[in-house]
Amino acid sequence: MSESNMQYGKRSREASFDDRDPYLPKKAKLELVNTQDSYNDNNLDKTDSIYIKENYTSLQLKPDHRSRPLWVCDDGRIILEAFSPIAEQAQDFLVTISEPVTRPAHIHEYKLTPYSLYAAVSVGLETENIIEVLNRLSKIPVSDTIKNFIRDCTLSYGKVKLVLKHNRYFVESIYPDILQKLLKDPIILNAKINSVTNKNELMTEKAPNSKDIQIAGIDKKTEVKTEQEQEKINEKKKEDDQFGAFISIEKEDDEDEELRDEVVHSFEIEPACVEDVKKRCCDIDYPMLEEYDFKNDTINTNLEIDLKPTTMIRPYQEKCLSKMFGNGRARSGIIVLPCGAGKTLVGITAACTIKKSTLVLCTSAVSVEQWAREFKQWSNIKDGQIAKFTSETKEKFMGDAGIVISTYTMVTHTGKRAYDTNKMMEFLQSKEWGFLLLDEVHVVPANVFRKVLTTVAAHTKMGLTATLVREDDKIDDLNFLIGPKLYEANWMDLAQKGHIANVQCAEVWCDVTPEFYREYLKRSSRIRRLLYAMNPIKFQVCQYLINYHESRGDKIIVFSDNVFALKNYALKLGKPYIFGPTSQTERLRILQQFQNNPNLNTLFLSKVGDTSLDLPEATCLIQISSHYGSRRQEAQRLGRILRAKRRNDEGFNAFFYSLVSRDTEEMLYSTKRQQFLIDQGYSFKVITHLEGIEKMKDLVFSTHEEQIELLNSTLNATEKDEEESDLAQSDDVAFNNRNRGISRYGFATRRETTLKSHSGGDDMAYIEYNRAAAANIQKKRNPLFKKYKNRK
Ligand SMILES: Nc1ncnc2c1ncn2[C@@H]1O[C@H](COP(=O)(O)OP(=O)(O)OP(=O)(O)O)[C@@H](O)[C@H]1O
Repeated sequence: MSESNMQYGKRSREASFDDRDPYLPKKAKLELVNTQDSYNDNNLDKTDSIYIKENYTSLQLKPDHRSRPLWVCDDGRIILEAFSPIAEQAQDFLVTISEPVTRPAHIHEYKLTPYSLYAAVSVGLETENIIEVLNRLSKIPVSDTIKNFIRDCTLSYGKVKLVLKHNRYFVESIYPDILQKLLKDPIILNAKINSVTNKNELMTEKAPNSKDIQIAGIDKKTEVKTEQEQEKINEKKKEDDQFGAFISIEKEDDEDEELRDEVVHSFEIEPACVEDVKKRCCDIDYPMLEEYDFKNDTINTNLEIDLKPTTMIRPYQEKCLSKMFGNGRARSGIIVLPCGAGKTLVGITAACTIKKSTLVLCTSAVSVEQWAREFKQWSNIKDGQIAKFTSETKEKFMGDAGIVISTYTMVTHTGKRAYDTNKMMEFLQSKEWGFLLLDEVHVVPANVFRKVLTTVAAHTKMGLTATLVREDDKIDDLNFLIGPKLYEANWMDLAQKGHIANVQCAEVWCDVTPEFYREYLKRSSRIRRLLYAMNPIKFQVCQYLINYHESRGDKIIVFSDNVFALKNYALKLGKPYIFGPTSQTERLRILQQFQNNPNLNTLFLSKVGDTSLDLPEATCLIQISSHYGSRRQEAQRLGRILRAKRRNDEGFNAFFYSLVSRDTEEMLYSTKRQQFLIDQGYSFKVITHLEGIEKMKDLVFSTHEEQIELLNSTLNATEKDEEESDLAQSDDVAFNNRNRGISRYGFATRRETTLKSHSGGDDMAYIEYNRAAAANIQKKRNPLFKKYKNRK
């Protein structure tokens, strides 16, 4: 193991050690690493408090620990050796039962939490199986603390389902004693419809069979495998047998036989009491999972939709869908895939599987257009069956079933509505939707979701996101409003397999001119922000990088949150820009030019371009101003170049530069912003000098007079000049009000190196900058987990 990895490992442990979840079991001793076995002792920093405080001498390693890839720690952390031959299978299992914390090249860290275990049971894993597989994969025996924690968290969660069948609501479980327990509650008992003689009697039937369901685009029976593929499958099966890893999502035939023999018990409840029963079940710690038996829904008209025969979904897309449809019905939940990995097609395939009326909600009118285009590209949906509902277009589909694509704002707007908007809302509210697709769920505040869910009636909800992180406390709510996280892919894995581009990330440190810095020191925070964005040296660096990458044949997107900076940079450098007020027609025109015109290679975007923009031509991204320390925004922006068309060209790299003004608070925000990407395995280099920049032809603001003029115009900018309001901003407000100061960061190691490995050029000097995982933001618990907290 290399020195940097070694340091990374230590620091990563230290960071999460400090930040341990207060609701997890407290442990007396941290049994984590056998230092003698895994690492060279000489590399250890003897002052590291962990090694001094903790005693590892009593670790009981299993005799064959070398072939087992996990360390399961008493505080819920799980460390995975990503270089193990069975790492891929172990990863599949770990993403199902735990939260990925950080996944760099060699060592990954996961964490067991009540939410992750809730999600695990909701996709069908059982308590004792989780413990058994964990134990088999672990180098040391899993402790009783962890076993008890898993048992505690999975005892009641995921055992009771709310199923809508033939338009009647059933509370269902394979555990009759749990249903009897629920029926002891007066609220639930009152909601029960007495279709059988005895008040407490349950109905029984065979469990649904996952084989009955065919996910659109996946024809298992006719799937032809090459010799190589078959060999791989046999190899994997051998490993699965060895470790008993039932982690494979496709169940073997005999497992299906077992399922077929399983009996489910249920009782029917009054439709009007559904909300009360759901709430009551949550209160008594048996939250209900929602499932939709769409094949048996005879009341809602079927939608004639299928994937085109030419549409081939990728293996990880298939995996997400198997989690959703794994038991023959549609489960509600959240799918997490990296930007550019094709969440749209996952949503479309799910719609083609359910084949009922579908409502898609996205964050902007541009996304609405994109979703409509992609539905037509991948499926055989007819023109009259798909409708858009935005401020500019109000369409209804023909017939009884169809697809409507709209924005969160349109559906949840509370003010006065135009006549045709009202009519459209009546249409949406009058229908029973088979499927509700929620795009970019991470940006939408929980109260907006609540509004959506009370406005439209939908049987299945699917949330899509790349970054299930928020700087406020709202992520936890999504588990309960939409459903548990069903699947989360690994960014580096998809990059290695060529599904998303490899990206070189760099932070470019720009000196600040003395005049700008003098003003920076004495001004309010608003002006300070403006000054570090408008710093003339940053302007020059931006110009240099644009020239450099245009000459290499790259297509460049420059991002600026600050509209004043956006306009000034774009106008000065003679490039087009798009921001909030740019009309839809103008946006589409510029985007089309950017994609097709060889003379238009650089485009300036405000935060309206952060999400959902599909520009596969873009290969380089420069960020000149950003929204404080938002990890999510950084990742979403990176996502604009992950889908680069040229990603499979030999040796191809996309480039992501973040320009920061030296010795300003922007540097601290920048560090915080990178954390999510670092946890996904990206490393940021620091470029401290761009050689030859002073001699560049037509360098902007090269004279003192020009710089002073820029300073004056910057100081005179009003608040109105720099603001732009849109939905994407709203959820960060809470965070920024709380965290304007410096928050806690990871640790940094810096190594001098050359630029050649960065961009293939040799005219910049840089320092490698690699930070270990930092703390998760403290999360407020959902009431559901209060019981657990209180118990502790
Ligand atoms: N199975 C597939 N086969 C071929 N192309 C695909 C497939 N899945 C996705 N793509 C393409 O990958 C690109 C990215 O897809 P998409 O826009 O759905 O990404 P995304 O995950 O929604 O990203 P973001 O989070 O950034 O919005 C699109 O150009 C899409 O056509």
